[in-house]
Amino acid sequence: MEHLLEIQNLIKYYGSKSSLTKAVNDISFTMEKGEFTAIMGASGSGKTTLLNCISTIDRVTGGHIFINQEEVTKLKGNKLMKFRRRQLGFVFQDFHLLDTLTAFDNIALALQIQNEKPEIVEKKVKEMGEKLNITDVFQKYPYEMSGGQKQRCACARAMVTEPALILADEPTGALDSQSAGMLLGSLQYMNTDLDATILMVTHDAFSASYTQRVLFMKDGKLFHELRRGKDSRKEFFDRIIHVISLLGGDLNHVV
Ligand SMILES: Nc1ncnc2c1ncn2[C@@H]1O[C@H](COP(=O)(O)OP(=O)(O)OP(=O)(O)O)[C@@H](O)[C@H]1O
Repeated sequence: MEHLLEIQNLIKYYGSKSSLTKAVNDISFTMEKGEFTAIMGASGSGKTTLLNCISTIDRVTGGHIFINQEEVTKLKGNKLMKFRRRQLGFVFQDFHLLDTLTAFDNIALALQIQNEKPEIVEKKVKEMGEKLNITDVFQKYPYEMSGGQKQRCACARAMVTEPALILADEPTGALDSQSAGMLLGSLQYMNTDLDATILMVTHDAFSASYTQRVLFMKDGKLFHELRRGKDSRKEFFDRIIHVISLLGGDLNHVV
């Protein structure tokens, strides 16, 4: 089977021999198209490093990453930039919206840098805004929007180019519980109705319970995996909490 994402023996070390940090230490896993997967683990377990390697922000020390059969670990320069723009969408904890642009223009920019025609840009941004229920804030600047609106705007920007893979790093981290719930609903909608493939790093068992699969990291390695199967969100949440409590010790501060 052709996987959307395939990670083979990924290694990322920081520092030199005298003070080496094995942030990602031989990780392998695959994701299929349409999956919504969470990565959980204690602070310092390597979650963000793993995501940064997949997003091509960090160079890997060893191993291979394939996205849609393309080996991203081999791409450089212009090819790498183009690949990132076309195949990847990003949602960050602190939104990363441009303060000088309206919500509409922030979303439009993702298409404009791909040289999309203005009428196509207009159509796609409107469609995505309607899907994520933010058309009423289209003319607002980020400082005029709530955290939840900003994050849905960031989701629209990540989705509007129809990337192969959406990478989200603690997307609910800066949100209150109501906004977090709405954002998670948006991510779930993007996954189930718009067929987006999403990989999300989170500390939070509630956020992870919105996904179909949770990969647990510890000391740079994958050490457990849960699949939601036919469980309700609440049942899945309880299983995630159970794993965290069973593992105890190091992971107590995950939730
Ligand atoms: N640029 C860097 N230089 C050196 N060490 C780094 C760098 N970035 C991360 N590390 C180290 O790599 C390890 C993994 O860090 P990482 O940020 O991936 O963990 P994390 O699981 O995302 O943590 P958190 O949940 O706190 O964000 C940590 O020990 C960290 O100190």
